[in-house]
Amino acid sequence: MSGLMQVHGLTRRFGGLVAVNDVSLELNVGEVHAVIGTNGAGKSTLINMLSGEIAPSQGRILLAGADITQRPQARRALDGIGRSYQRTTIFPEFTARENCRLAAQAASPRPWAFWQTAQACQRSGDAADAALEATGLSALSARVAGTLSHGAKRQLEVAMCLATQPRVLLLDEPLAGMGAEETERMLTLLERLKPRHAVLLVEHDMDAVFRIAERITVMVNGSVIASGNPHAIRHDPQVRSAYLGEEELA
Ligand SMILES: Nc1ncnc2c1ncn2[C@@H]1O[C@H](COP(=O)(O)OP(=O)(O)OP(=O)(O)O)[C@@H](O)[C@H]1O
Repeated sequence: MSGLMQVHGLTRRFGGLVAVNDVSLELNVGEVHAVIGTNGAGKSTLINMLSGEIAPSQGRILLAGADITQRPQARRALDGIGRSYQRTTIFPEFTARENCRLAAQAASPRPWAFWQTAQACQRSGDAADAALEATGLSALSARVAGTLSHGAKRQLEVAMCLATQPRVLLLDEPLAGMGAEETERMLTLLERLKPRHAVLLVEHDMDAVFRIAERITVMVNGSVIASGNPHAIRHDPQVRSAYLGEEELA
């Protein structure tokens, strides 16, 4: 395997429950790798292990060939792993730009070095502006985040993630609760981000997944039952019977 991020035999137990069981996958720059599965399949637990929020019980995570399994979350953010959450993590009373700037600052090597203000401020401000530009939110940068539409808030989540200048994007259900138009906007954004990022996408919207992903991994009860390109997954008999409704794939 030669992906930017490689995951080997990742397992996480919660007491007697094996939430993630011996999962291996890789993320490549230029690709969206979608992870799908029913509720409780282990998708969020997998993302949490990749971002460093929870430790694996077993297995290894490599980033550009370096073993980062033991690195804490803050260090992984510095190493270029960014993530968005199912629940929103926006500060609603701050502007869109302030939210991005704070995200950039939090991911900088010395966020506590407030005496280095001027230079650090300039850097995080530039990163915020670039992230807002990339997500098409520049026109809304001065808006108080709490007043944005649901779709714009989810885009802002991605912008906050981009402000940390990641190489790997871990996106947990970025399309949740979105209408058709907002979904289209987000998919266009993901297409734009693809060439320079390795993207892991956990998403329940199957139409979106099959449209945007180069590779799809299907999890059931913590284990991978299939992994391949959308065509292979669509026609995999085990996937059809275990997870996806026949009519959904027709
Ligand atoms: N901190 C925890 N302690 C105990 N069990 C947990 C914990 N986190 C997750 N689980 C369990 O691990 C399993 C996998 O959960 P996880 O949230 O990763 O699934 P998921 O695929 O993301 O589900 P969903 O699509 O509903 O978000 C579930 O049975 C869940 O109850």
